[in-house]
Amino acid sequence: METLVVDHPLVAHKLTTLRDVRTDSPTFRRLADELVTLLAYEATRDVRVVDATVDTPVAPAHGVRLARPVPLVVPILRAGLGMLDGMTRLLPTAEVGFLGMIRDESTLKAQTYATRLPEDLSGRQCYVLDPMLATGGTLAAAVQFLFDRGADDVTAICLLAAPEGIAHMDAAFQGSGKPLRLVTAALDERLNEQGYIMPGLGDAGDRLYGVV
Ligand SMILES: O=P(O)(O)OC[C@H]1O[C@H](OP(=O)(O)OP(=O)(O)O)[C@H](O)[C@@H]1O
Ligand SMILES: O=c1cc[nH]c(=O)[nH]1
Ligand SMILES: [Mg+2]
Repeated sequence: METLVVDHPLVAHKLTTLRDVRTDSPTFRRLADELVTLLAYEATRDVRVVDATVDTPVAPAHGVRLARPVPLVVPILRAGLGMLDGMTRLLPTAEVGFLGMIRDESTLKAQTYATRLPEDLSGRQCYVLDPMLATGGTLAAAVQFLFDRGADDVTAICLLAAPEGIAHMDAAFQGSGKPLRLVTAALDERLNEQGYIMPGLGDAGDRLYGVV
């Protein structure tokens, strides 16, 4: 998996406050929203476009428009929802599919409880949103759903990633032959014994929406 760690002082600044245990939920939500917009700018560098010409008040101008089919954005519930508005602000014409997944905290295996995706994703560029890439079980299952439906180009946007999660994705998709990218604000050190990213930011879903 091609991995890009976005190296930008504003990203680093916002991420530092996001990690801080003293940051409350409203601030955490705002920072996650701002961070994903900055990451999305990099993540959409290869978005497909077609040539287009418009008339300015002075003369024709050659430019581009987003190609069709429009990209599909897929937030992974629950925590990925906190990244959706920041992404669609940059790609307002994108369609949105949903995956609901939860990690069993004793086995660390991901379970899928909701799927709302187009049946046929042939020719679609997909952007998966999930703040945390920890063991990689959740993201690997999500990407497999998209490839199974014909997606041929997937970019994951994660606020934080662990080396273990990247290794899991590489092992799962090395031979797939399909473009798969990760754009993240930071590559952290490792997972702890409970499967949490170290130093991480804790449970992203809980920090966004509270402990349920
Ligand atoms: O890489 P993994 O080891 O699979 O862990 C990462 C997943 O864990 C978190 O979700 P969680 O299961 O806490 O669900 P939530 O979003 O509803 O809180 C996170 O948002 C990822 O989806
Ligand atoms: O550190 C982690 C790992 C998995 N899920 C989270 O929300 N945080
Ligand atoms: Mg959670």
